[in-house]
Amino acid sequence: TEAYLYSQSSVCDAETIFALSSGHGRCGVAVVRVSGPASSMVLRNMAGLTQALPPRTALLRRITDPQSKELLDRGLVLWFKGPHSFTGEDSAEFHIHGGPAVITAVLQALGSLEGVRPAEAGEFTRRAFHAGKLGLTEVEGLGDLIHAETEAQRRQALRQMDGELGRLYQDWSYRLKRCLAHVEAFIDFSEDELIEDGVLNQVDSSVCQLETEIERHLKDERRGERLRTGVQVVIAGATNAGKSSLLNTLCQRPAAIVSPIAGTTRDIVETSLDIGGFPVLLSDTAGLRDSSDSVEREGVRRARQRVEQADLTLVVVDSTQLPPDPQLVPAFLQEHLSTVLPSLSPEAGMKAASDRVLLVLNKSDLVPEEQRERTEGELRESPGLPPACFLSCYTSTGLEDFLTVLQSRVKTLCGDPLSGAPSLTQARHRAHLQQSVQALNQYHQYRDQDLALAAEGVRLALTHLGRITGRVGAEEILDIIFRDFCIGK
Ligand SMILES: Nc1nc2c(ncn2[C@@H]2O[C@H](COP(=O)(O)OP(=O)(O)OP(=O)(O)O)[C@@H](O)[C@H]2O)c(=O)[nH]1
Repeated sequence: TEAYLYSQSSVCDAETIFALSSGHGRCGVAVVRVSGPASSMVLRNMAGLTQALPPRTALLRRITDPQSKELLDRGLVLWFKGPHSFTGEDSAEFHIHGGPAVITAVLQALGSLEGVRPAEAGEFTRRAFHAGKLGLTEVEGLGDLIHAETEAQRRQALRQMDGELGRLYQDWSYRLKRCLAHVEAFIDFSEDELIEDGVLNQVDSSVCQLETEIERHLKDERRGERLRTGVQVVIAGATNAGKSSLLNTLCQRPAAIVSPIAGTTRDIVETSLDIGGFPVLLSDTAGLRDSSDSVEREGVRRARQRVEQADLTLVVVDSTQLPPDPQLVPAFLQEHLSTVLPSLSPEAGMKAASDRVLLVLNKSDLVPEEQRERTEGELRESPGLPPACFLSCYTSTGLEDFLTVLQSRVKTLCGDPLSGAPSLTQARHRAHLQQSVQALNQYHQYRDQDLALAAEGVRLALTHLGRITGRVGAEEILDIIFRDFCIGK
């Protein structure tokens, strides 16, 4: 059945695999990993180790070609006796010099040994999973850790790899298994009066409690997923407001063309940034205006589409265009938002606008200081508007304050990877959890009519959870039946 799909097995591949585990390119030290039953033979043939090796101890050895006995390098070798290794199998590591010719020679020598072959992508981790060393969520955490580019991503990935998310899902699975065990026992044995009254009521409340917890976990506004993939921040606004200048200021290089000609940017220019440890995918878009030019019109269409999908939009306004009377500025900005980006205007949903928009009042170097200060005062008094920051991309005045606001917004969008319950990090998990909740609805729906169908709902919910963690086995359900009810005693 599907429940067995990912059940753990102690699959021990007969083949021994090897691969360069450190990155490619010239480096001081490269690590070549070997895993499988022939690992000790590899060490014997290539590092001359004939005696039983102390596991997990680095030994400096001459590394030689197994056939010609030619010296390939001098390096460290390590031995891991299964099951105390990453893959759970006998494994070895060669820490060699990182020159391309050394690496090639060692890999070729390994490939010449019988029963030893190059590993396929992810094969070491796959073996670790089959050996029960890692659950699926931990495998995913490991993948994320390898790809993490920012501090917050590293923290979230490490937490997941350490098994926190897996344990949360395992806990839900365990509780669901209990529910299922109790319902099934009720179906099978209630007529013989071996089951106490109230068992089903307990199941009802456990199922409700689980639903609440899963739904709370789902209602995270995609913070963990966003942290994993990067916050989508879009720069939008009228032509010539300084959008490309803002992109270049934020990424500290001339990524987008800046010119005094209105309508310079026509397509989307993307760059990725690390804002205070959080990953951001920043896009510059075409200036929003009506145009008879079909290419520019397409650019504007793409810009609007990007804004719709964005987590956060930086609406850039040329502050020389603001009304000189500071009192008129809030109304002007409100009007400006509803004309350039109707979907983000405060009327379209005040909460949505203030959460999803930051107003950047650019070219502040061209506005007299006194007028700027009075305008800032007015804006502080206008709670209906999204936060607004004066900035000059020319002089960088106001940049620090703007970055502080941006960073805090990005942080809110990603959540703190270290506090609270572990975050939902993958769309795959979300889909299974949603299906799990739906399946639990089936339990309530059939609870009073057809208990077998109700139990099926719980079983389905369990299968979906099992697909996240990769660990579902029907034997465990039987274990609970016997432990909790002592049937046949
Ligand atoms: N004085 C001043 N000029 C600026 C500032 N930022 C941008 N500019 C100028 O404003 C003009 C337009 O800048 P861009 O960054 O190309 O503006 P844009 O919004 O990307 O323009 P489009 O591509 O037409 O949509 C250029 O001449 C810039 O040099 C600023 O902070 N101060």
